[in-house]
Amino acid sequence: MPRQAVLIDGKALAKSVTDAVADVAARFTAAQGRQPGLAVVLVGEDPASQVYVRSKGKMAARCGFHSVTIRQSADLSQTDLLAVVDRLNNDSTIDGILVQLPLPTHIDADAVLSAIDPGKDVDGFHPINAGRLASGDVDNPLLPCTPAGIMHMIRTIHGKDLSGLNAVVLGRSTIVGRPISHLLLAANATVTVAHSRTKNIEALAHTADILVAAVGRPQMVGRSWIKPGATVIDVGINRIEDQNLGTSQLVGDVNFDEAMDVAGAVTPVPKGVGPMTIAMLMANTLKAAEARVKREAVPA
Ligand SMILES: Nc1nc(=O)c2c([nH]1)NC[C@@H]1CN(c3ccc(C(=O)N[C@@H](CCC(=O)O)C(=O)O)cc3)C=[N+]21
Repeated sequence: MPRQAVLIDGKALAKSVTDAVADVAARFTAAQGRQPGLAVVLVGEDPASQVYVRSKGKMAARCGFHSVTIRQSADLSQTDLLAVVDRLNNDSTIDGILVQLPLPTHIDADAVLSAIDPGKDVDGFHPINAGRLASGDVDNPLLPCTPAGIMHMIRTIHGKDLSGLNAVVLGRSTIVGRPISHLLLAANATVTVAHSRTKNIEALAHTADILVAAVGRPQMVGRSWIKPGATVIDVGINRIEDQNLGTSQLVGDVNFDEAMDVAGAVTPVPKGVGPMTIAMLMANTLKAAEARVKREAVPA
């Protein structure tokens, strides 16, 4: 029975999130006399990064945010980048700071991420926020946007409590694999994290009720990897060039057509996890703005 799976529409879900953010942001602006503010810092000219940075700016405007994009050349020194971060940390119009990754290799990304005020860390990559999440606290830290978006998508199928469900995460990166494993665990799933050194990864994937693919290998996850009825979350964004046509196409880490045949629910690429990531960045910026107002309130 082909194409039986439910399509999880990331674009539509992202719109419902950003509509709600825009609503609350309008009230924030009326009450505070200023908009929630997001700063995105882009070092260098990586074309994919340009696309993401542009869509972040567009979405921030749609949410009614004050939004600035700071573009720096690829040869910017680490000291100068730290100075940019420090200025944004102390800028009262800015609630959220995102330094686009990857950074040029002469810059120590960990040093830069650690320099961001944890309260303005809307990526959730600061060690304080990452550490709180790893300690099982999903309420206080700013949560990384892609994992937070994935949890929203999973909830549309399974609800909030994942008790009794096996989740397999393919990939152990600090931006997706690790944090999503903590969120799944906090939701009571039984979580296994697989990676490049895992033996028999295909058979392991096949045990998953919830399969999260975040490895960056185009269409690695095929039919034989997927348990019938499973929920398949495709985090991959791989641009494939067609030599003959001279065109390029976005594909995920999952073979979409095969997944649609066997899975219970599937996220597409594009219009899946990507738009949700941006929506959660907006939600984090609003959350950071509200928390900052509370922190800075002078007791009567
Ligand atoms: N500090 C930092 N934080 C990030 O969150 C971050 C980052 N660095 N570096 C790069 C990755 C990648 N990323 C994407 C966000 C949205 C889409 C997205 O919306 N993609 C569209 C397609 C866009 C296209 O055509 O390329 C979609 O999937 O439908 C993709 C990728 C955020 N990242």
